Amino acid sequence: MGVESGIPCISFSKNSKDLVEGSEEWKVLCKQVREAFEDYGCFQLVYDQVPVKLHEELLQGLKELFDLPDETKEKNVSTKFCYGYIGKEKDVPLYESLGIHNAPNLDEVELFTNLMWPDGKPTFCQTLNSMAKKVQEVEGIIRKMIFQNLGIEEYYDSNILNSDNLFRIMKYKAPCSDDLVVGLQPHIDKNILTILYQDIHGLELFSKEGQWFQVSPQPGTFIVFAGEALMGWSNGKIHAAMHKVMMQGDKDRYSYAFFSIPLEGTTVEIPKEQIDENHANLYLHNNPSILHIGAAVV
Ligand SMILES: O=C(O)CCC(=O)C(=O)O
Ligand SMILES: [Fe+2]
Repeated sequence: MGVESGIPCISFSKNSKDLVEGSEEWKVLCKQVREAFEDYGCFQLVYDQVPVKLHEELLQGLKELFDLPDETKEKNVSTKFCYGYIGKEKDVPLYESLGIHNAPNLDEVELFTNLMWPDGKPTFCQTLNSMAKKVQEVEGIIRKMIFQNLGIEEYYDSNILNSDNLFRIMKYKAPCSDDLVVGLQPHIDKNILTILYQDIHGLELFSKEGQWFQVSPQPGTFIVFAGEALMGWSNGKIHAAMHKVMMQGDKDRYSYAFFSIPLEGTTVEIPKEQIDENHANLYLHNNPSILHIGAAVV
């Protein structure tokens, strides 16, 4: 484990014993993930199943996608906030994003690319679906590591069954100024886990010590955030970190993220194992042992 980008860096290799459950390597990784989430609320992930070439192909496609006319991008509508097209909002004028619900399912990605291009751009469709599938797989692995380390593995299967997901692609227009400009306002993700890729710098994290610092991009690697739902499941042991995007200079910035989300309408009950004399139920005040998250997304 290193700290190259300002946050811990954890490496998973499918070609070693790392991901063999119960192996010594697996246990070491579980502990590293838990500690990174406790101390920073996030970590940098090196995952050998996602080659740099796949990131490059996806980024190339994203650039062409955001170059489409606004009327085309606006065809991606949704009743849910963040799932459709967001563009040039008053408070974040540099920011644009498009959401794709359940992108690990090829049919859902086809629906999206058919809205954007007359021929549905099959190569881009495949690239996006392939990335979403690989990221969903690693998200499941990280969630399992955390549930095991917290001693609540018995809840893992039902937790996965009660999850939904969103793949969001984002563009931040270059401000063409030397001053720092807000690209995306400070926020804490409300979902379970976020797996993010940024092509150039811009992401900043608010540390537990109360300071903003830059999370520099490392080619081919992801940044994994714990969201508020996971913080709830751990009864506050896991930290969900505030973050934002700051822009400067003349380069557009692209990012994409996979969000695992509690199924709409579900409530997250804090496992009884998380509550003892040293860990009071943090969410007791309004809602005995139940934390409602279903309505909140990202
Ligand atoms: O674009 C980024 O790097 C961050 C995006 C983000 O934090 C979000 O969509 O929740
Ligand atoms: Fe976020």
